Amino acid sequence: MAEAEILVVGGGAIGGTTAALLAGRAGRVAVLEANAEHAARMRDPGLLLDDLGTERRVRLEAHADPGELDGPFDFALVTVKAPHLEAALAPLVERRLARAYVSLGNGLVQERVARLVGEENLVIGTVEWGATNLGPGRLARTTRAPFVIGEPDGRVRERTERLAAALGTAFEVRLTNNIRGQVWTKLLVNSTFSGLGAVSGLLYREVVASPAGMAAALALWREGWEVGRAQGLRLERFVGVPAGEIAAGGRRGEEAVREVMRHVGATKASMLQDLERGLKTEVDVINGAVVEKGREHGVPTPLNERVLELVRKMERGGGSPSPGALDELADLAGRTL
Ligand SMILES: NC(=O)C1=CN([C@@H]2O[C@H](COP(=O)(O)OP(=O)(O)OC[C@H]3O[C@@H](n4cnc5c(N)ncnc54)[C@H](OP(=O)(O)O)[C@@H]3O)[C@@H](O)[C@H]2O)C=CC1
Ligand SMILES: CC(C)(CO)C(=O)C(=O)O
Repeated sequence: MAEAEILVVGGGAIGGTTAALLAGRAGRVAVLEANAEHAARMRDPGLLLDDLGTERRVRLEAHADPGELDGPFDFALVTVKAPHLEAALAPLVERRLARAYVSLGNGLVQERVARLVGEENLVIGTVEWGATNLGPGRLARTTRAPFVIGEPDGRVRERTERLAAALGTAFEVRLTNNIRGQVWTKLLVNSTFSGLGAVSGLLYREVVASPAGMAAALALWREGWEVGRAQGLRLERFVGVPAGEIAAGGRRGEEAVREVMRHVGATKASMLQDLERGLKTEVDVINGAVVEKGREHGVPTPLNERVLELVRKMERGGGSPSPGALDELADLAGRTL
């Protein structure tokens, strides 16, 4: 057993699944979960996890009130969505409940987390596998793929290896010295496929099944890729596909998109799930981040701007996801290329 005391902050799709799979393998695992009913069911009768089609029930140490936690933990795995970061982390930092915080959420949130927890206490990760929140006490892991983790300055430390060993008791883990390139590469996945999934109401693979969806996807990806390059980032692979293959566009780009879909095509974007539930999405730290960094570096990002606009409007109750949005974005791509 790779011993580490782990606090999972946010026991939803990613956090709850992670806790359930690490429990009994990685040392003490506790969950802090804002939804009191979900936390109570995780304790008793235990979380019901559909793990890639096989159900299991796992009893977890879960708390809805951070005041109940006794630490310090070696690692706090931060798996709340972007709008909840401040509320979730402030009480933990105040009580010095973790020695290191591992930012695992999607989007460009890492600097915000660093400001909250202190730069020296931040480890960064991306989650390439997928999971779904099925309501209180129930989660499903839908795809198998690695965690990728690294230090902000790229230097692997003792704590990074310890974290990799703990996560490695239940998951595939990749250590990288280029976590910033990795984060941007994951941002391309989310700004492209989750952005288009949110505006269209479609699964990832349904988005790219139409010529308009494929054209919009290639153009969005290319925009974000240019912004990444303008920042001097070395872009990485996602599920084995180099970011540059999709950016190449044309037949080569389409083939690369189809390969990505073989792994994550069944994904329903969590931004789409949020819209369906009337919740605020993570679009500001996903497409919004591409737009913001594009402005800083003088790279135009009209498609990301339009996705941002559409999703923000839907968040305010203006319109709803529709496949017609893909035609509009494909037209825009045609006009701006
Ligand atoms: N789902 C996926 O397949 C993937 C998700 N991600 C990213 O991982 C992150 C988490 O996503 P996901 O697991 O799907 O989201 P979920 O909404 O399923 O899980 C987040 C959980 O955090 C809880 N929460 C909210 N505020 C707090 C708080 N202050 N303290 C403790 N818990 C809190 C939420 O409770 P409540 O519901 O009551 O708000 C919810 O149960 C996101 O950034 C997402 O983009 C990355 C890769 C894949
Ligand atoms: C499931 C996965 C990894 C696919 O891109 C994801 O990040 C998401 O949908 O939020």
